[in-house]
Amino acid sequence: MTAQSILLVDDDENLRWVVQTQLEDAGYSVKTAGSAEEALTIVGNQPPALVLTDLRMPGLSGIELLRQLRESHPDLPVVIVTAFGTIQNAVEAVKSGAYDYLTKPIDFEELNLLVRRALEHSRLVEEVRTLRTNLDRKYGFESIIGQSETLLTVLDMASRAAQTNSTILIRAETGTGKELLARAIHQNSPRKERAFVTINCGAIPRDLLESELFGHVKGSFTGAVSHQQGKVELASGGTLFLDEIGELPMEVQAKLLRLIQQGEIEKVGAAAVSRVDVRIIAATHRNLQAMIEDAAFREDLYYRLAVIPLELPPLRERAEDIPELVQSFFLKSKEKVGRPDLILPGRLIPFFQSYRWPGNIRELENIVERIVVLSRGNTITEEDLPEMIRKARPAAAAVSLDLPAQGLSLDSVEKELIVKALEMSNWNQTHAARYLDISRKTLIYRMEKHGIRRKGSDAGPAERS
Ligand SMILES: Nc1ncnc2c1ncn2[C@@H]1O[C@H](COP(=O)(O)OP(=O)(O)OP(=O)(O)O)[C@@H](O)[C@H]1O
Repeated sequence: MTAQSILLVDDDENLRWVVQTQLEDAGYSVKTAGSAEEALTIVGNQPPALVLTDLRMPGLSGIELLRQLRESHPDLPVVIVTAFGTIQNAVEAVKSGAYDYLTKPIDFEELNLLVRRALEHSRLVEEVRTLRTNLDRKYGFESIIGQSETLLTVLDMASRAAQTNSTILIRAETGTGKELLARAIHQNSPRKERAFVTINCGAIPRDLLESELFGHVKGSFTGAVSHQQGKVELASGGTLFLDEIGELPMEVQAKLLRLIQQGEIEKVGAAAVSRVDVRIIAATHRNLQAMIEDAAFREDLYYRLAVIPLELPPLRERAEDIPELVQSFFLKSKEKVGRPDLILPGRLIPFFQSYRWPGNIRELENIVERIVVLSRGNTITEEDLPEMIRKARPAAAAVSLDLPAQGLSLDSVEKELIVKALEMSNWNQTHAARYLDISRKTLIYRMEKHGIRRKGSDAGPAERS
């Protein structure tokens, strides 16, 4: 059935015919059923956009049909048609989830209006669902690219913590995806319908930070010309993401502690406190424990924040995630810049894997875009890579080799190198071969030669990756 199809359920054949004609004249495609049982079969085969059903029928009643449809097709709108004497039942049906009801004899203008309204409503429900799915894809855990074990461990902890209200402290270098992770946690929490508010404690002048966080009342300081809500209040019912928490001045730390412990805030210049319900996720690239020793961070606040500590690994420690990240940013940049035919050959990926990425994923994202914008031909070449990346490849080969005086076996060194490369690539042969700058076939040949196989794996060395 098309989106605008209606299923009409009534045991009165004459009435079915009249209503069907009316609805078809109005442009809908209509199927009919003489009983609830028949209706259930039709819906099971091809769900319509709307069900219009009588209440009293032999066999299953309209209410029972409604109940079963609620379970199997919760978004399918059901409109009840009822005889005047049974309005009370129709009201009950609406309470049980029917979209609305009509009384017999049917006023066809009213019928048309109601059908249009019900279909519009279900279109909106569908649209919101699509929007929400897109939002999940954009901000949920799905948006975080990477399969490395270190990353997956963090994501596993994060997804479990997301369901709770516990405070989370994310520690990681700059550009590793702290905010992305915080958003994903919010998006997977019961608070997802409410606000996600970010404040970068390092980016706001120290003397304005308190008012920015907690708000102020008019006249509380020069420039406070009106009352202003703080970020904490804006995040009410939702999540507050405090980035660069290590930059929070001591006096503001005390106020934050009060918010976490008692759920109370005091606006700058206000006489009374107010209560707020927020979930706090904090992040920092600094070592807060060292700051505690230097008396620059409150120990009690630290323990309140780090109920769930999460550590995002820097990109250089998860080189196996780099190919997928490069690929994803490459596709995104091609689209953004309007160069859909551009090709990035796989043999260039090891360059990206050998560079140390001090700015982590943000740096990688920006560099890929730069390459896409500046590359001359349709295929990216080594010359199109920024100099520091081109240089990275030889640097990676500069393994420090302390050769033992008594000599060594070249074979066992080769074996050890191959095992290390495989372990680093999480036993993905394609990635390991790329890292060693050999073909996958050569890698498999050498794995066979040295009898290398993954511990706990029954498959032979040439297992596919
Ligand atoms: N695993 C990932 N998958 C896809 N994109 C990522 C990933 N991690 C980070 N990014 C992207 O990298 C950029 C930087 O991420 P984000 O702002 O979350 O990092 P951050 O650690 O909060 O940075 P800062 O320390 O500067 O606050 C963003 O564009 C983000 O979308």
